[in-house]
Amino acid sequence: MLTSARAPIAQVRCALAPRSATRGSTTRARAGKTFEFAKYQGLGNDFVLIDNRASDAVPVTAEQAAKMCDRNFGIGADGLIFAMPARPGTDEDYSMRMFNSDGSEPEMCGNGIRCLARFVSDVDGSAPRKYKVWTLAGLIQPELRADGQVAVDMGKPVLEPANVPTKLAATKDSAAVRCEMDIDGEKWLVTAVSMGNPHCVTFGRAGDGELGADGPGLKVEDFALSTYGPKFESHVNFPARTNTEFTEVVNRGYVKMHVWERGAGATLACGTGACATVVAGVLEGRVDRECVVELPGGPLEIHWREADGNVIMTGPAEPVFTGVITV
Ligand SMILES: N[C@@H](CCC[C@H](N)C(=O)O)C(=O)O
Repeated sequence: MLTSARAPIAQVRCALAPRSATRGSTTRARAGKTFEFAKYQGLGNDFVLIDNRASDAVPVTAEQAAKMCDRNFGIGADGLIFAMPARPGTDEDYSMRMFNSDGSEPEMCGNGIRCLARFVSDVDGSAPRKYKVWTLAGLIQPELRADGQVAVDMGKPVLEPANVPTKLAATKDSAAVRCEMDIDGEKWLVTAVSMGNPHCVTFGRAGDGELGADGPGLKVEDFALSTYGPKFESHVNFPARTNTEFTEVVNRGYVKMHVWERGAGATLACGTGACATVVAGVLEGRVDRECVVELPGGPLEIHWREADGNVIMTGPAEPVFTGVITV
């Protein structure tokens, strides 16, 4: 059972009936598996966390994952995260598996891995420390600090277009940088970056004052995110779909970014997206390697380290409530 020494948090208990049973049917199907969960958030990007370190198998289907995340019929979250056992024969601490709110499984989640580090520390009652976590994007190392912030070594960005994956052609140093992409007849300029998961970063359209470095650029507060987001997400240039970061450069050390996430839509923050934004901004010559990314949910500090090429992301992770759910 999760016990947090830091702050008491509310507890709920609920059973999720199948959709058909919640919509007018008088017979409720018998519920199946019961899980203790904790809800955490990192800058408002919220997750259901389940301690599954005793078993190798992910215990839910994609449909059950989506149902748990549903804000009307479930707990409500941008994603579902399982703490899983470490791979045998490694010095790793544990593994992470994550599901988007639509039930799809991404390779990585930056805000999620900060929440996972805090969750495991809360469950185990362990002191702040650094963890080695295996993900579908490889080894990621979050360090929970005494001040509650989590600094994550996110590894190196992947820029080779085929590995993002994107069909956009490389334009600079084997990366797809500032490429034209057609969205309903408009020319957007985008840079493709993988942080284990795919990202399409844009600073605006060609010809409408884009080009944060040399023009006014996008104004993210006025931006029609839910109109454009889905068009980028399922664009033919991104065969595995993509997360998209719409970015306004304020100065070389500070940008504002609104994100449309693959499999989750508009969220208040995206950790991998903030990392991809700074990598794209550096490749386009717009920002410095140390840059604050201001998201609707708050700021993330990003450092694309010159020494080893790794990206370090620092931000918060907070418990919201715990509960028990049957799906
Ligand atoms: N919010 C996350 C990213 C979650 C996964 C993403 N939607 C995908 O499908 O790749 C983050 O903080 O990185």
